[in-house]
Amino acid sequence: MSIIKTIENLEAWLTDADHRNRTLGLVPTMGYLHEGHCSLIRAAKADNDLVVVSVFVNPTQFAPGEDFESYPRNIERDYELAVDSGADIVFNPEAGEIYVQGASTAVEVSGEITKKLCGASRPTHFKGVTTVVNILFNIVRPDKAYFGQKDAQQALIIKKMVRDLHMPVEVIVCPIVREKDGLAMSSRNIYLGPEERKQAVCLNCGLQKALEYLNSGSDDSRSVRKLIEVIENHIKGQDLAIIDYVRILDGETLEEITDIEPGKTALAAVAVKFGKTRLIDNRVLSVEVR
Ligand SMILES: Nc1ncnc2c1ncn2[C@@H]1O[C@H](COP(=O)(O)OP(=O)(O)OP(=O)(O)O)[C@@H](O)[C@H]1O
Ligand SMILES: CC(C)(CO)[C@@H](O)C(=O)[O-]
Ligand code: BAL
Repeated sequence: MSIIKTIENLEAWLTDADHRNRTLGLVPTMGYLHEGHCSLIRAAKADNDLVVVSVFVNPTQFAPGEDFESYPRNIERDYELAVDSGADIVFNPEAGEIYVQGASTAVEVSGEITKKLCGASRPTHFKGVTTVVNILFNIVRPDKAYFGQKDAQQALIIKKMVRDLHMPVEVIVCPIVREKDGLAMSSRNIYLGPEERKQAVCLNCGLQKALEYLNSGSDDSRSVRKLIEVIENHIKGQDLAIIDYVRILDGETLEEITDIEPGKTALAAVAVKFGKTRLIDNRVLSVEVR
């Protein structure tokens, strides 16, 4: 088994007598795999006969000045980790393989869902994501595709795209895998210096404090404004943390809400910069029924 680089070789593998008519799971990644990715691969292997892991640092989802060039890459290590976690193949194409010469077609989900949160900070990002995910779906034709809740907005957008376009694939969203101290695993965590790494737990701790406040029974415990203040105050306690956003929005549509309503879910989402490293994290908030 080896790393497949071309669509032609991937197609040959997919249509091989041993692989035809088997259920297929796809785990799209940008590589530099960690336990978060491995959990998606294991979930895919549990549900499907075959698992394809794609490793592709997609240029179209990075804006000029973002970290496309410096994004960490190590395909040999990725291959080992993917296979150990249950992948049958790793698809690692060059950009010219994914984007045909002269390509000028994009897939874009419009509306609030793509404009808020990371869509506000990175206005061209999600168009790049939905376009490449579409291309990967067309090439691999999976029955199921696996995404992480760490990128909660991305998961909601991809689900919406699949629903809106009647795409024949089931989107599965898997829980956030964290380091022992609670920091959400991310390939970008390696950019952090030692002091930044220590302080980076504030994303998770701030979100946890909001969840605790929500269920504290205080008069204003369901107020979005108050809960945002709880998160912001905690993050601001770290001198190296620069808040990009702290928002609490409707958990499905990402529309504005003022209170967490019983029976509904809200998404508390944060993006925080440490130097040039931008980290994201989130919590689904719902009121405990007592
Ligand atoms: N800690 C995690 N737990 C669960 N899933 C994760 C985690 N980190 C990433 N994923 C998921 O893995 C998939 C591939 O993500 P990606 O390769 O961008 O990794 P990443 O660690 O999120 O990198 P980045 O530094 O770009 O945020 C996405 O669906 C993402 O949500
Ligand atoms: C889904 C994805 C692989 C598309 O490039 C990327 O956005 C990611 O790794 O989350
Ligand atoms: N997982 C998110 C990919 C990105 O930041 O481009």
